[in-house]
Amino acid sequence: MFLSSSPSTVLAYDTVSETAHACSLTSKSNSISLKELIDSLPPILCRLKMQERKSFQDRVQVESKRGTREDPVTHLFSRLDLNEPELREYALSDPTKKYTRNLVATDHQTFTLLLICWNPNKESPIHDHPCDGCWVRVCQGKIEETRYKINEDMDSLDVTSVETYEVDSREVSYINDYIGYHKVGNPSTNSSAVTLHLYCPPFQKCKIWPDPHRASRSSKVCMCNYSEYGDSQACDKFAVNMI
Ligand SMILES: N[C@@H](CS(=O)O)C(=O)O
Ligand SMILES: [Fe+2]
Repeated sequence: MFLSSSPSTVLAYDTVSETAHACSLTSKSNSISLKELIDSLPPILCRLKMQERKSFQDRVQVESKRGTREDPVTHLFSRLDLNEPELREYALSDPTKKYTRNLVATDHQTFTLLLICWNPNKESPIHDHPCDGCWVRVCQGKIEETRYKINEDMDSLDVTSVETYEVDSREVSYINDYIGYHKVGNPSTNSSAVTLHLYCPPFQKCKIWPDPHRASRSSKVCMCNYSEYGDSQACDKFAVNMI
């Protein structure tokens, strides 16, 4: 269930370190709970939207900081300490799917938080994120992310990077459609992986590219959840997933 926000729960923003794609906290201090994250996101996102609307320069400034050490959302997300019972409550997995999307929280307006379970050796198709961005953290195991950019001349999606993220690093990976598109996968042949995804604002459909050598051939697909708020009965099990 979405928990309403109160100004007193809005958390302070301090220093994080930055790598090519990802930011991580320099220390494990200053952790926040899932409830604190959920309460803090809407006011922070609303404040950033208001700042973006002030002027063109403000918008450029907010957009250019997203995913960096100066982004309040990245910073907040990197401080989350998801505990074991929470992980167990939300990390439901369907062995017949490549990956299982579990809705943890949303306000239907500013953000969606998903816990995704990856079966061994499975990956998502190349896809976009029709929102301000997708922030990802690894909660269990290891994931590999491959990024692409469209090459109009060759009608292809060319690989721009391949990165591996592991649990406990507190790294936050960030991507949006200006940076490029991606596929994410679990490279392990025998263990599952779990990732936490934050999308701001929420979206229901995305584009996928089944073949990187045919960039002009994309399809629009619906995003379906396997469970909502820890309850798998809430969802239509026969709904078609992204893959
Ligand atoms: N963006 C994907 C998961 S991942 O491959 O980044 C989704 O929401 O289903
Ligand atoms: Fe994605």
